[in-house]
Amino acid sequence: MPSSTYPPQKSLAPGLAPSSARIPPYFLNTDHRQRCLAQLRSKHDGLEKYIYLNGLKERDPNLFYEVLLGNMLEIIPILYTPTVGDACSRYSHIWRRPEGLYVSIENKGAIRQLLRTWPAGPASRIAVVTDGSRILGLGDLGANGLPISIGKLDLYIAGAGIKPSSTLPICLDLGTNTEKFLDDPLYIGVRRKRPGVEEMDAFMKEFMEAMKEVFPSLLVQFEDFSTDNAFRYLEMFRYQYRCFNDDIQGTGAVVLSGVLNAARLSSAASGKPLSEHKILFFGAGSAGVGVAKQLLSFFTLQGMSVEEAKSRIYTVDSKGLITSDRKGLQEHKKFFARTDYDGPPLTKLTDIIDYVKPTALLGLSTMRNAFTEEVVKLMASINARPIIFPLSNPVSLCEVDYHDAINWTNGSVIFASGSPYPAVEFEGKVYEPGQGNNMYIFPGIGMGAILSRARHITDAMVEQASIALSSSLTEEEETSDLVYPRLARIRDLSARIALAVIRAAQADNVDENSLLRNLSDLALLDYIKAKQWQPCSTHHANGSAKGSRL
Ligand SMILES: NC(=O)c1ccc[n+]([C@@H]2O[C@H](COP(=O)([O-])OP(=O)(O)OC[C@H]3O[C@@H](n4cnc5c(N)ncnc54)[C@H](O)[C@@H]3O)[C@@H](O)[C@H]2O)c1
Ligand SMILES: O=C(O)C[C@H](O)C(=O)O
Ligand SMILES: [Mg+2]
Repeated sequence: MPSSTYPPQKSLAPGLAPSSARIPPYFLNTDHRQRCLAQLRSKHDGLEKYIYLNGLKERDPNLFYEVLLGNMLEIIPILYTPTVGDACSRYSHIWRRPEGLYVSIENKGAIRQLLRTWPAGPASRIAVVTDGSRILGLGDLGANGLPISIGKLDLYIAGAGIKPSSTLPICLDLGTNTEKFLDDPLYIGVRRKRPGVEEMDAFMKEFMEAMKEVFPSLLVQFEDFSTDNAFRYLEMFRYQYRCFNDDIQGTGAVVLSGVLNAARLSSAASGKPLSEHKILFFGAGSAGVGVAKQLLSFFTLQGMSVEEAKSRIYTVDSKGLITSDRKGLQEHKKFFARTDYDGPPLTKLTDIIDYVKPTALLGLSTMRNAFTEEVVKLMASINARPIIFPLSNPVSLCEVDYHDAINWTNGSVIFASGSPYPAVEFEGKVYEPGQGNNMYIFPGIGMGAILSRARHITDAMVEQASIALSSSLTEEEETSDLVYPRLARIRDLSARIALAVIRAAQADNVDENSLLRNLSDLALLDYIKAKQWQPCSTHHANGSAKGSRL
């Protein structure tokens, strides 16, 4: 068949740069996104896929984000949990090229100058900052933590529509207490143990001051700091700078949202109102306590007293049920410590469940398979529809696998995990899990804070983000018993969450973009959506230019 008629030739226009001749003549007749997907799928190892995708992002960001946006369910688990956990663990070995900013303890005294080297300068809008001290549930990974900041920012870009050049991934390289990294000749971080409190505080204060000076419009998201420091720096900086902690506040908001929808399903079966639910937290770190605080705040908004709300919440750590008479209790565990139990220490989870009779069991413990068959069946014996959320990341640390939870409860479980699980078929019916991960929340909080130019991230902004997420299920999602919306809708969801966040910022008078106050909700939603950046790659037949915005 003569090439003039088939395939329809989209030849390069005359006058193109000589380098265009290196592009095969019929290349533009093909969809390069499909080629990239096929290349990705030809790799059978998660880490290889991760490396491939990050190489693609470096070569052609527009193409990379188009492929990501068109295939979220397939690609997010590679760029984010669970595979990003492997990428962090092995980062010193898989390192290819600079992908973010390292601020080292050795830069102390010169942090401003270092920050000024970031190419986007004051145009930067959102930084995700980790010190690598508690990456997912994998512990202290030191300077290997950068991929978690990169993965979160990929979700800001794909999920909220923030422009890639507005994002700034940062790893604070403060040393590591993990000996094997210090002994590894390829380790990319400073070879020292982590600093003590005084040295770290001085570093963090200089860092935050310098961030504000160099990037005046920036929102800082603290990520995966070890629990003590996560609480400490949130309290220290939250009213001084535009910042929030994803593991405490983002997780609190996403889990509250899922628990509200789960409680509705569970109550439909048991007849128990929300106020009679009892929540058992297995794990009382930054995530467990962050979620407990968010639930408490919601219960009080519903009219319960703080004491009443607190009485619905039980926390467990590695030593068992947390009671106030325990010696040497860490500061963040004190508030929810039980004062109404004075028997011998309860250490076995089944004994604790027997005593508490919870309607919901939330896992934020990093203990793989801690929700055994006995535990899950016990929950099912006291609840028509037990709420079981094993939220620890990555999958290798999840408290129970979805298919086990479905099998052991004959399908009655209401389930959400931190990392993704596939649907499960049980006795001829297909069950879909939820993913209770802060990725549903932080893109919308960030977008709302940036657009409203909020001075701080207030509690109400986080709470409204949670409520907006919980009320965004479609009819189809509700009838499918989902507790979280389908991830494919994340752009629309993030816009709706951003709207709620902006309204809360306005009500709290922390917004500096007063123009948004005059817009109706509908007009504000349109405004937010119009600000969402769209990738526009040109290397395929359907490439079309769209404006890039936020
Ligand atoms: N799904 C999400 O969106 C999300 C968000 C944040 C954190 N997480 C996950 O939550 C986990 C915990 O994070 P963190 O910052 O709170 O960490 P952390 O290390 O501070 O907290 C872990 C808690 O679990 C407790 N624990 C450990 N072993 C236990 C055992 N055998 N029995 C009972 N409790 C035990 C510890 O005492 C501690 O209270 C991590 O895996 C993290 O990835 C998930
Ligand atoms: O990173 C995630 O997947 C969620 C959360 O922030 C975590 O630390 O586990
Ligand atoms: Mg985290």
